Amino acid sequence: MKEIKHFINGQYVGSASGKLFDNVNPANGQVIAKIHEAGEAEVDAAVKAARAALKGPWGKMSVAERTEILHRVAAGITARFDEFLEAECQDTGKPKSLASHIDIPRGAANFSVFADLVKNVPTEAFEMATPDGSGALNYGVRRPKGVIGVISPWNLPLLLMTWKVGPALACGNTVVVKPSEETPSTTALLGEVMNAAGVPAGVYNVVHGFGGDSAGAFLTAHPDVDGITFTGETGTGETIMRAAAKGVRQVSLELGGKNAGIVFADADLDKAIEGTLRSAFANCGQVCLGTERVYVQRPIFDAFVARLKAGAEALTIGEPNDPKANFGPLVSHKHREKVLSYYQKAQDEGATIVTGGGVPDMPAHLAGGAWVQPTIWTGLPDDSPVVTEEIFGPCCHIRPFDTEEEAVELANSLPYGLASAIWTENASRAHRVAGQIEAGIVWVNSWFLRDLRTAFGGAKQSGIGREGGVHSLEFYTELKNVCVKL
Ligand SMILES: NC(=O)C1=CN([C@@H]2O[C@H](COP(=O)(O)OP(=O)(O)OC[C@H]3O[C@@H](n4cnc5c(N)ncnc54)[C@H](O)[C@@H]3O)[C@@H](O)[C@H]2O)C=CC1
Ligand SMILES: O=C(O)/C=C/C=C(\O)C(=O)O
Repeated sequence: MKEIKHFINGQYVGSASGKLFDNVNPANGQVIAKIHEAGEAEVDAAVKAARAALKGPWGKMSVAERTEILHRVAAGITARFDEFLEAECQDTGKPKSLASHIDIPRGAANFSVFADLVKNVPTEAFEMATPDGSGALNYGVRRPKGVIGVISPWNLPLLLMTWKVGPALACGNTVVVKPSEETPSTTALLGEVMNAAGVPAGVYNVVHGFGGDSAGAFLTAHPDVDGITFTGETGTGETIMRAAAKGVRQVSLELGGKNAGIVFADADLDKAIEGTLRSAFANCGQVCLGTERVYVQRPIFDAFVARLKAGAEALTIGEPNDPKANFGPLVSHKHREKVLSYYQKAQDEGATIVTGGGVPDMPAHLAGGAWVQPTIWTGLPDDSPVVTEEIFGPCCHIRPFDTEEEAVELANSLPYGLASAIWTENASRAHRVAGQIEAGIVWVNSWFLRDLRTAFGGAKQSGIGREGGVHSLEFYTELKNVCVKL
């Protein structure tokens, strides 16, 4: 059986302990590979390799040389598009139609966009007066932060890992990545692309394993890691913050959400239905930006619910290679247990199950997969856990509202603040409401429309810091002020 090894100092290496765990295809439950689990020794070797590369060839390269190499990495992903696609879809079960449009192209773009960006970002300069009249000049220079620990999740594995690695390397850092234990393959494959592109050994390192008491915890606790960037659950973010406090290391955290969609009676209903269908069900609902709470103005409530139900029931459930499929399985049976526990809770609390609420009948060869039905509820109280907690599954609760003020209050009522989508044809209302929503990202008449130059991150318990465009540079570099007395 195929083995997935760590990538340390430009080479694939196994664990000294010999510990392996299963990589499972969630579409059929079959084990597709054995993954090496890193111990402290492998994590330490990876961090040492990253430090040496920082002091060595990577640290000495000009920005032009570095960014040229990163463009070759982007081209390398594109050249091996089908291999990345296959690996991503086997790990996650997601439809190829989705991954070929989102995950893999973004994996390449995350390198090329930041390679271009770092060449064009100026720093500040201030002239100042001095008592002797000669003056002084201050100017900023950016330097790499150092060795960056990257902890990435399983929902958009290549996209979210490279969203961190791309800017980190463009800024001159070196990285040690710990991908999710559920989805190691594309992170592993990227090592081959790095070598072929001429990235010096030790710049990009990968260690596999779990979170607590495993590779994730060893990496975040390692004293020679200078900064940690993480996407995942809010509780894990808190644990990582605590680990980073030792040694006062900076963190960038993109955490959970329980995002609200607000549909006003004046919305273009076709657009609102299409967007809400995507935001609730794309990637089987496993997108941190997804809409799990939908607030619909009363005059169009019944029509909206009926049309969203029809849209959900028209989704085609199937395995990644099925060209008609636009709805795959959840990432794992463990995650399915969590999602189904909320389906049960909704039923126990007396929700109206508009559609779904269970497990679909699948053909025999897919019966071992982590399938669930797209699900819509109405009628739950605002304090139900189904309405207040991140489920991260293909489901949403729809509730009516009457006034703009009420919609804003409902949207802001939770400790999360990642993203929101507002649907209205009234431009004044769109700006007014967008300004009041407590979230890092607000879409108007759209969802998941991404310009990589923009700030991306969460408010409240949905994260700390922003990445994207120049904001990534804020995290991945140290801005130093040089003050020259003239
Ligand atoms: N993009 C997002 O916002 C994501 C949110 N989630 C949410 O989190 C829930 C649980 O999923 P998990 O995979 O368990 O998410 P998680 O947040 O525990 O895992 C994400 C990453 O963090 C690592 N990790 C976990 N504990 C760690 C620790 N103590 N130190 C260092 N690294 C650690 C994991 O190995 C993985 O690489 C999901 O049901 C979903 O609600 C999960 C994945 C992505
Ligand atoms: O477009 C992006 O950079 C990120 C999208 C999605 C997530 O961050 C997520 O689902 O975690």
